[in-house]
Amino acid sequence: MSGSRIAIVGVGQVGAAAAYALIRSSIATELLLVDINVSLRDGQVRDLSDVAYSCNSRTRVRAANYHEAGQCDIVVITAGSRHNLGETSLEQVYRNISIVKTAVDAMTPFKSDTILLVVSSPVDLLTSLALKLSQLPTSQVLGSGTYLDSVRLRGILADKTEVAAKSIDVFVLGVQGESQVTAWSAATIGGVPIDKCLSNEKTINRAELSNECKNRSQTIVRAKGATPFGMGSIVSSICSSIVLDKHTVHPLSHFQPSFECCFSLPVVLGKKGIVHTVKVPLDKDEDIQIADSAIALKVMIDQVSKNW
Ligand SMILES: NC(=O)c1ccc[n+]([C@@H]2O[C@H](COP(=O)([O-])OP(=O)(O)OC[C@H]3O[C@@H](n4cnc5c(N)ncnc54)[C@H](O)[C@@H]3O)[C@@H](O)[C@H]2O)c1
Repeated sequence: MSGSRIAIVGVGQVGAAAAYALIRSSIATELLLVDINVSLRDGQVRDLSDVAYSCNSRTRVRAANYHEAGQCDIVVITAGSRHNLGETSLEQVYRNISIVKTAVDAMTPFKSDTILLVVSSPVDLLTSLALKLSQLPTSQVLGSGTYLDSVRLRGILADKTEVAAKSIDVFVLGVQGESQVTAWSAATIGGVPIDKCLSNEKTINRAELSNECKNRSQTIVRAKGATPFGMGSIVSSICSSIVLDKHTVHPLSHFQPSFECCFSLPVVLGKKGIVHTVKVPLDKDEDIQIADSAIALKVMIDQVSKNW
């Protein structure tokens, strides 16, 4: 797809890191940056343009408004707000709902084949909101979901087992955050179920690894305030699968008709968004945990959507 245009809405830490990774990969011809903080947006445009010049990227960076963003091939939403001292996490969730609603409303109507990628937290709730408000088909609205958690777990597992990460398949699925589920029953190394191929001395503690993966974002946020590079790299990888029509498989948040909300299961990703979903054979406990967290998410969506 030559001449692709990608917009990033919210160019704070994560949005800027995503822009940096996208420019380095040269997959778009134009990168449009949107932020309510206009002086920050313009500063990011200048700084990131220098990246494009220095690495001979074909991507050109410019400032844009919501309407221009809504006409791009891919729109990445990384707009959000920091946690204020003394505020509950629910108050912050409501603020992020209002931010994403403002942005999606202002970009609607989108170009009919735009792919909308939500990164802002809580990602499954906000992807569900964006799907409803954008009026785009379900195959074109995605959330970064548990993709970062999955590549992180694969990396940790690779270090522990001394196997290259690309020979390992393991997915973190479901509602991202506290209730996300590692699909250990479907995990493989070199195509062989993980239970069958690890020698005794390489046995792993599954609960410990899943927790380490889940808690790592918080550890990073406590140390440096955000997780820009990991998520920036994930955004670039998702956009590259779309623009280059790669048909690669990623765990991404998308609409699940039986639960009427969005959460992560693996999908085949291409130029039109979700090409199709991939059925993972989960065990009964994993299935139940995912269903329970999806039901809880739907209850929360119904509660907050009274104000949408
Ligand atoms: N899904 C994940 O796994 C994951 C990982 C990392 C970060 N996040 C989320 O991504 C979001 C961004 O994180 P960050 O660290 O970059 O935050 P940040 O505060 O550095 O940046 C947020 C940016 O959004 C802008 N913004 C606010 N309201 C806006 C609006 N209505 N329109 C356009 N721009 C607007 C702000 O001005 C700011 O520049 C947060 O919600 C964060 O929780 C999610």
